[in-house]
Amino acid sequence: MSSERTYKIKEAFYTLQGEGAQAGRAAVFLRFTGCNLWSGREEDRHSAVCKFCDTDFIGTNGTNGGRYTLDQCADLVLGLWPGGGKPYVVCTGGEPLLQLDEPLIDALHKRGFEVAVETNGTIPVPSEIDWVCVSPKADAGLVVAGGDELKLVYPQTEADAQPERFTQLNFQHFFLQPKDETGRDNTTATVAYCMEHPQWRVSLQTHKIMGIE
Ligand SMILES: C[S@@+](CC[C@H](N)C(=O)[O-])C[C@H]1O[C@@H](n2cnc3c(N)ncnc32)[C@H](O)[C@@H]1O
Ligand SMILES: Nc1nc2[nH]cc(C(=O)O)c2c(=O)[nH]1
Ligand code: SF4
Ligand SMILES: [Mg+2]
Repeated sequence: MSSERTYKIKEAFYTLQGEGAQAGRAAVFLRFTGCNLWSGREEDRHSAVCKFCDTDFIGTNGTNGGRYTLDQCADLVLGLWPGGGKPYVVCTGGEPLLQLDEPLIDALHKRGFEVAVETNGTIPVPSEIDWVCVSPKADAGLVVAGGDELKLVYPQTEADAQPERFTQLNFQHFFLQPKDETGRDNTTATVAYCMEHPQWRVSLQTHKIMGIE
C-alpha cells in the first residue's frame, strides 16, 4: 500500500493574475480545496469568520481538479504553462497554506516556476515562497507580519480590519481591493480612502472586468 500524501485541488487553470502588484501577468492558478475561515457552504456563510468570499473552493470537481501526489501536482502545473517567459504559479484556494508545503514548493521550483501564494495570513508562510500576498480578515488572528503585498478587502466594518491596523507591517505594497458584493459598489469608497491615505493603492479584480477566470 502506498502512503504518499495527496493534495486536494479544486481546480487548476492558466490565466492572468487579476489582482495586486502582479496584475496582468500570465499565471497558472492552483486552487486548493478548503479554508479555515469558512466551510464554503452558503448556509454557513453568516456564521463564518470570513463572510464575503467570492470563491467556490469545495471539493475537487473543478477544471483539472482532483487528488494529486507531489509529482502529479507539480506536473499538472507544468503542463498548463504554455512555454516562454518566467513560469509563474499562484497558489490560492480556499486557504492554500492548509496544504501547500516545502516539498511541493521545491517540486514547482525544480520545474522552473516562481511560486506565489494568496493567503489569509492566519498560517505561517513557508520561507521558500517567492511572492507572498496576505489578505487579512476581521477576527481571524493575523500571524503573518510581512510579505510582498498586503491586499485588504475594503470595507470591513470590524475594528481589527481597518487599514490603519496594518500600515506598520513589513510589506512592500499596500492595496485596498473593493469588496465585491451584490447590491453595493465599493469602488468609490476605496478610491476615496486611497486618495486620503497615499500609502495605499487600489487593486481592482481586473479578471472580472476582462471576463476571464
Ligand atoms: C478567495 S481568496 C483565497 C486565498 C486566501 N484564502 C485569502 O483569503 O487570501 C483570494 C483573494 O480574493 C479576495 N476576495 C475574496 N472575496 C472577495 C470579494 N468578495 N471581493 C473582493 N475580494 C475578495 C481575498 O481577500 C483574497 O485576496
Ligand atoms: N485571474 C484571477 N486572478 C486572481 N487573483 C487572485 C485570485 C484568487 O482567487 O485567489 C484570482 C482569480 O481567481 N483569478
Ligand atoms: S479566507 Fe479566503 S478562501 Fe477563505 S473564505 Fe475568506 S476569502 Fe474565501
Ligand atoms: Mg478569485
